[in-house]
Amino acid sequence: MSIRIGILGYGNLGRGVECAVKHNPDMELVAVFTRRNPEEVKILTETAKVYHVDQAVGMKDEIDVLILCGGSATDLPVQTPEFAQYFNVVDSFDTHARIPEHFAAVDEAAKKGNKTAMISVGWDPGMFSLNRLYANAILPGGKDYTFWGKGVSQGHSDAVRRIEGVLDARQYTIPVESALEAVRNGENPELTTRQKHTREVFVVAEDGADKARIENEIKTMPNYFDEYDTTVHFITAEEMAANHAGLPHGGFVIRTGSTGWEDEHKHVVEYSLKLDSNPEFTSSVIAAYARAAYRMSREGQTGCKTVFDVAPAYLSLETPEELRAHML
Ligand SMILES: NC(=O)C1=CN([C@@H]2O[C@H](COP(=O)(O)OP(=O)(O)OC[C@H]3O[C@@H](n4cnc5c(N)ncnc54)[C@H](OP(=O)(O)O)[C@@H]3O)[C@@H](O)[C@H]2O)C=CC1
Ligand SMILES: N[C@@H](C[C@H]1CC(C(=O)O)=NO1)C(=O)O
Repeated sequence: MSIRIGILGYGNLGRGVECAVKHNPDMELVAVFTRRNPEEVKILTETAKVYHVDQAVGMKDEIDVLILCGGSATDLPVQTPEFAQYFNVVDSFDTHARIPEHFAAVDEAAKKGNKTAMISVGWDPGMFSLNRLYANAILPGGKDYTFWGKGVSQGHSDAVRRIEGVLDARQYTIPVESALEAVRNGENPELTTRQKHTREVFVVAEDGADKARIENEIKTMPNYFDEYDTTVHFITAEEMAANHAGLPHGGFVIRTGSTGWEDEHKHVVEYSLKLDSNPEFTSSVIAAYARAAYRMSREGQTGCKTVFDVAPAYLSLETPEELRAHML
């Protein structure tokens, strides 16, 4: 029997999840929910329909896992706790500083409804978090670094689009080359947030919008831009469509450490991603964790989880026995 998937919120990530479900033979998309007029939202899956978000709870018995694809800046803090009491849910919440409070709110809701919730699923937070944990546990005396880009951060782009007067936005994260080089050379540098990345934002503003106010709101935005050197460009919708249609990204987590009685043996652990499509890769991670949420829910493992709480075998299409047979 297929895992019946619902999508709530149909933007870059929602479209990516629709595509990821197609690539997973044990899943079927049942419904897409949107806050807009469903008639205006066109999906590609012929066996699924678009509904208004107000119709979601009435369909809770028709969906095994609801994947929440709203923006982390303002949507998920409200939507994930709201729907976690009615559905097994997965979200990609990535406002790192606010993950503890989001976890607490979602955990309370999921336990109230006896449901399984997974938050902050994706690549960072998500796969990068896991690899930082593995490397830290294995090389406790080491030092680790995370670099992203150059690429389009969906979270930062979404956060800018939420500013009054902004019609569209793309935010590029750019690693500082000298910092990258020092890490790669094994210099183990002490780096501040500002010394590791810069951020560049392209904005389409409403006619007559106060551009100075928009630029200031971007540059001072807590948890997104206030700790970075950020450049803001105002462009036309035509320029945005022509020059910023893609959503590539990537990055790497690197940890250096040593072993031996005299710490004489040096080790480097690295996990890297090169992504043509940030949303489609993130959605592929989410689909695997939706499988895990379904399985863990059937075992009665309720409440909120993060990627740290999910045994890898739950993610795989193969059974634990099949995995052991060839030790994937
Ligand atoms: N953990 C990780 O590694 C990653 C996390 N993310 C997270 O994913 C979140 C979502 O990113 P993304 O999908 O790019 O954001 P979008 O701005 O594309 O979509 C966010 C929401 O906005 C609404 N929306 C989308 N398009 C339109 C439109 N044309 N008009 C009106 N409303 C629209 C949709 O809700 P509705 O249908 O209800 O209108 C949608 O769910 C990001 O905020 C980020 O935090 C992303 C990548 C990686
Ligand atoms: N959550 C990020 C995924 C990575 C990319 C990123 C950044 O460029 O700041 N931080 O984490 C996203 O929304 O794309």
